Amino acid sequence: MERQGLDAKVSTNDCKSENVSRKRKLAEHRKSLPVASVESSLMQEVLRNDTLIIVGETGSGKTTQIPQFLFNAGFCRDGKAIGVTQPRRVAAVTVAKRVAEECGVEVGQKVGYSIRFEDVTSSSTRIKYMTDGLLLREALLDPYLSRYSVIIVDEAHERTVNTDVLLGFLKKVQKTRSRSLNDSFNTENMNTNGKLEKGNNGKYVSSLRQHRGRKLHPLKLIIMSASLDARLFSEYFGGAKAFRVQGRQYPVAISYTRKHVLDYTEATLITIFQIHLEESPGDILAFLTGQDEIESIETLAKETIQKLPESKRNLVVIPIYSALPSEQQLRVFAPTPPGVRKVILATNIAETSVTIPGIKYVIDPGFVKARTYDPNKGMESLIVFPTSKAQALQRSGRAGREGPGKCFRQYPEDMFYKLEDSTKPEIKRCNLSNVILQLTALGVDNVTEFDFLEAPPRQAIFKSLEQLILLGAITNDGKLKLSDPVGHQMARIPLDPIYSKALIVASQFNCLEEMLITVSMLSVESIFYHPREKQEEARAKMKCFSSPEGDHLTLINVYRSAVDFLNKKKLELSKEKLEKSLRKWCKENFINSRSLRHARDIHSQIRRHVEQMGLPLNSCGDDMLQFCRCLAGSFFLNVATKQPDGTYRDFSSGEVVQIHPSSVLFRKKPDCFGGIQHWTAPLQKVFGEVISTERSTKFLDSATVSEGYTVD
Ligand SMILES: Nc1ncnc2c1ncn2[C@@H]1O[C@H](COP(=O)(O)OP(=O)(O)OP(=O)(O)O)[C@@H](O)[C@H]1O
Repeated sequence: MERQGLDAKVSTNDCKSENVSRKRKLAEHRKSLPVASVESSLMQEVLRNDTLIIVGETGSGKTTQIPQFLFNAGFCRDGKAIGVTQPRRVAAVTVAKRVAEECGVEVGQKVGYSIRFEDVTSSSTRIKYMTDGLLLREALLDPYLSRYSVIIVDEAHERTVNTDVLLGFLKKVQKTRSRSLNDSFNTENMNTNGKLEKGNNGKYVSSLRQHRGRKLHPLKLIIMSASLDARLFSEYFGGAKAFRVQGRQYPVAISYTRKHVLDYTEATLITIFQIHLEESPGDILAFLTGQDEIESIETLAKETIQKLPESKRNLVVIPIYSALPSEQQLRVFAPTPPGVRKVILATNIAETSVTIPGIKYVIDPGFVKARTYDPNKGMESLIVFPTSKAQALQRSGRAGREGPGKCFRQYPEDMFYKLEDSTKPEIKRCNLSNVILQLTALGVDNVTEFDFLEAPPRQAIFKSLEQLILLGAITNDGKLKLSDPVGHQMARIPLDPIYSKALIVASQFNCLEEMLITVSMLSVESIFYHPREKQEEARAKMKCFSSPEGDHLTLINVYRSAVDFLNKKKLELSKEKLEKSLRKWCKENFINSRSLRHARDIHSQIRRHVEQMGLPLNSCGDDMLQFCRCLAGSFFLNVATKQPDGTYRDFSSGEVVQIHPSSVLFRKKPDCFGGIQHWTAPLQKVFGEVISTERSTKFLDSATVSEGYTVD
């Protein structure tokens, strides 16, 4: 006993001294970062300027250190907080964890993070990392962002649609908050849309109780990146000052190919093994364009590893892309055992802000998959483009964070100089329905006049307004309906407006449970997989789930079969074994287990959300006609009808469309079908019933939508 006690004491002491030395190392590391040497001049500039643009090399310490400097400079007095936005969830989570560790606190206390469906903050949180989309949602409840003294918009060069909208919104909030200093009346009497409201007694009343009797402090805004066009941002913010942080921590040697490579995936695979066999220890980060590419390189790399001599098989392959559940994404950050090298195959999810410990080598093939939108067809697609110079710089910046690094660009040097300087803003190439709904809910009455950093194409704005009017979210003059809460509810559900509307409609059609499953399954990539060598077998299995009522019910059948399977096995297996046996079940049924897992994840998150909103969680049971009615009422924007010549035409645009070969309706050729992406349901049974009533009038209205707005 005594001996054990002694051992325990020794190991507690070991732990303590390990902690002390870790703390000392972190403190030394922080001091060595380039931003550390400019802390006081930087804080002076923040005090002097309401808006500041900070440009500094990747890894110089902007994201992790500047919020801590602001905290120490007193910006969190009076319970105020510093908000730091990131374009990506994974960055918000990992950076918050790192900063919490540097501050010596548990994440969720002084330092926390908030991302869609996950809030790790508390009343004591003073430095809050979050996605830019999340801050926009927060603004729906607190339109002046009154709890923040400073907002940092990080990685602004990425120009995601949320970053651009956020910048415009913050500019507005800044003006209002500065004005409110001289005019407390404003803050006392505004409703959540920022409008003055009169109460029953004719006096102005406030629905923003948190502001009663308080003046709002001016909002400090900091915009940061290693690679942004400072002039553009400065002009937008009325000549805002740009502050440059000089120097980088470690060098990154860049190399190019001598000739153009014909197949960048093959070149990436070869480079991975060249590094593994010839270069000194250190992990590898290779950028690819999407899940399919990553999965095929993962398979090839694993096969190649097996062919290496045993002493060289110490290479593990780990994928990361946005469709992976978050805990699987975080696997890339776990350290590898000594003597093992890891290679991470990533999409641009790992391109900015993140530090993946151990990464010494980066492979950059120079391509990225990005959204494009055709407002005429109302269709969004993902296309592979060459990266911009800014992206190339960010990618190389993932190395050189813990020591000198190397970046292998898979194209010749002259190509680099031909790349665009920066990435085309997402707002110019995406469907804007979500953005417009958010802005309208934030009290922007005319989005065509909103002060965007760079305005999106007018045609895209009109198309999205049309969609929102048809969905019943806004009135014909582009305002949220006062008489009907649907627009407000849609803005609160963190999904594409078509899906949010589908959930609201479903609660009225008594089939919210079914629609929750449908929307979750539609939100993930490829549920079924058909390996080339087992096409027939896979097709036969798929038939077991197929519903004559279309793909949506087929997806529901898959989901429910998986849940039944789990329920049956739940009592006999541990959680870990249960997941393993579900993976086996998926394999036997040719179902993509990762996608199914992701769908389950989304399902439980959205379920919680609609519960909080008070929507009744009802089910239509076996009444599938009821569910099909609901599908027609939800996805009526994407309906196609059969023409006398056997082709299909989209009901609203008149475009010729086809049923996707993977659809269960491909051979059935119904008279009318509708759906989202390539998932379709036959709607002839219910189409007339639902659409011909309220909806058809709205279709007529849509022709006049754009006339309600002034066009230059
Ligand atoms: N999770 C982490 N694990 C280990 N080291 C980290 C981690 N996060 C940050 N660091 C260290 O802190 C340094 C500064 O990181 P930080 O993210 O603040 O830089 P940055 O200037 O914001 O970079 P970028 O422009 O690439 O986002 C990194 O170079 C790295 O050495």
